Amino acid sequence: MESTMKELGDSASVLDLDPKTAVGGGVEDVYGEDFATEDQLITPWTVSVASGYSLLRDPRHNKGLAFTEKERDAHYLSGLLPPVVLSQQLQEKKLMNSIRQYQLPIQKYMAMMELEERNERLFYKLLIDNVEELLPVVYTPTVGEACQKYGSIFRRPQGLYISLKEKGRVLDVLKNWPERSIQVIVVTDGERILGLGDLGCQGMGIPVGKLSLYTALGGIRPSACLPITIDVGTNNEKLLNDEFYIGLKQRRATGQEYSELLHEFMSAVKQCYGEKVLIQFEDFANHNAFELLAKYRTSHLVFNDDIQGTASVVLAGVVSALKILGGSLADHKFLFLGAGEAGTGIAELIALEMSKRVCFYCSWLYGLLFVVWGSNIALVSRLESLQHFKQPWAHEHESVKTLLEAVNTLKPTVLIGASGMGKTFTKEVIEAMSSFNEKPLIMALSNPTSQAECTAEEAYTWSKGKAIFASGSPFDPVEYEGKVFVPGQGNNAYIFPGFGLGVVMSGAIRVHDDMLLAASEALAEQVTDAEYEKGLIYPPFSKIRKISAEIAAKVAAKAYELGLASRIPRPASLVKYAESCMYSPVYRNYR
Ligand SMILES: NC(=O)C1=CN([C@@H]2O[C@H](COP(=O)(O)OP(=O)(O)OC[C@H]3O[C@@H](n4cnc5c(N)ncnc54)[C@H](OP(=O)(O)O)[C@@H]3O)[C@@H](O)[C@H]2O)C=CC1
Ligand SMILES: CC(=O)C(=O)O
Ligand SMILES: [Mg+2]
Repeated sequence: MESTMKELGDSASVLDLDPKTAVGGGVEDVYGEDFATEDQLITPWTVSVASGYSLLRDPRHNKGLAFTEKERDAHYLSGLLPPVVLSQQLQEKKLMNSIRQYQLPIQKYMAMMELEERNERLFYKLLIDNVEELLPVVYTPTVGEACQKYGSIFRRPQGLYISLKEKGRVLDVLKNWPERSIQVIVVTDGERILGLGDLGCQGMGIPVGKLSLYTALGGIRPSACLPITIDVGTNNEKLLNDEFYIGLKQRRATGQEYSELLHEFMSAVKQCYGEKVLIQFEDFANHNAFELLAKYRTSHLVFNDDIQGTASVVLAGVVSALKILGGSLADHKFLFLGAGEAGTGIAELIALEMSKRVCFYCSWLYGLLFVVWGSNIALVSRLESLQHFKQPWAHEHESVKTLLEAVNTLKPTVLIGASGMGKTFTKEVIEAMSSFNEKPLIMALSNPTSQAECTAEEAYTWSKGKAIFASGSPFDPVEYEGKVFVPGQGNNAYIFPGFGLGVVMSGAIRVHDDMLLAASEALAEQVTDAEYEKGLIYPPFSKIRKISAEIAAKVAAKAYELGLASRIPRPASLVKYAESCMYSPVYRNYR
């Protein structure tokens, strides 16, 4: 056999051979794949209509043991499956049982990803029906660990990778994606993955996770979602020295090289998918994030989740907290730890909401510099050296060296952590907040859990049960002195799925800040009196599909009002229309 293959040599076409003589793994090697030597070229043949074995291997159409007898007969599946026919409900029960057996969250994550690769509808059925249990698995905090280990845990690629190697042919790369009707793209360059820093190409877990929430929480069809990672290198030494790293092994491109690739990408997206594809920037470092948003917000349908989505969810939380705290937004004093994308984005939207009638305080540079609203801006030399997005929030104040000193000096009613730095809300800080506030609002927004400024237990215990608490990553309820406290999750996952649905269903051509305010208002309105009584400032995620429909309707209504919507005529009931647009994971029947 070996000598026959050698004799065939380079010049012989494998397809000219009698396939029956080729026994290297198949009975009839029709396309010569088994027969070909390593240096011979072959064509990767496939068929386009899934049936039989290929249907079982197609995650979009596969139903596994739920294929009916009729479908098994009609689609050449007989014998390829064991005889039993299970309902989707029973499949779901079985899988949830098996996922619950895993001890480690990362094992659950991998089981979910494998399910998505095998049976997409069942994956979404599980995620939708068990959202509170599975959100921490497919999203923060576990997705952070998954990104850190991305190179080693994945067997099949997900999403689209565009690297510097593709500069000059990004459009061709986009065309390789199998779907044409894309409605939402989530794109990262991997430089600021949650609070975990630069994870380069391994940041792909974030767009993949965010888009699975677009589908599960917001009802955008999976086929209309495209996760993209732009690989411009990484400055993460550990990854650069890791032989299994999946990305470009070079330091990050910056300046012109970076902006040219991004520009080519933005233009190619429009060319490939048209004007109305929503491009969500995710987990870019702030030195690029603000610039990209400013540059493309007038020419493309873009949204920065970390700046705008976070702002919208936090504003909703603050507004609903007023029901417990009392007063109006203007009666409160906000102190931010972390003046980056999330921090300044939140400040900006709160300021927009209350027409700049309140004082803001932002601290940065590891708490060494602290500036305060005032009429006399004396820190001019310092101000000039600040990144532009911090400057509006920088005002004169005597230097304050620590967060504790800042809290004691300024006496804020709301403390917002968006520093990416865990454990920064210390016992002393929480105690100070509780000493002059009857109910301090503490938001520890940094992700994943390891980077949270404090835990729920710390917030409730150190405040002696006084704190209203919300965090970016979820915490379990806490019992303190016989009372159970249920922490809220202040995460942009409440906003972006419904926001995206509103944009897509109205055919909006641009994102306007008023649409973010509309989303925020819709979310705040969803908190019930019973939930307020429990100290909650966000509704439970179990209601998220309803919440997303309400958000989508308000966002769409605003788009129509602003003249930004292109879907004409405007549906009579936007909530009903939103609900009718939402993807359902229930199996379809095949003829
Ligand atoms: N809950 C949610 O929905 C969201 C949570 N986040 C989380 O928020 C965190 C920050 O994200 P993002 O704003 O995009 O990141 P950025 O890098 O843009 O901002 C972080 C800011 O924190 C400052 N900082 C870092 N350490 C300290 C410290 N010890 N004391 C005071 N300030 C400090 C940085 O200062 P300097 O400028 O000097 O470096 C920077 O201004 C991340 O953990 C992210 O996961 C983000 C988006 C949404
Ligand atoms: C939630 C989110 O977007 C972040 O932590 O970056
Ligand atoms: Mg993010």
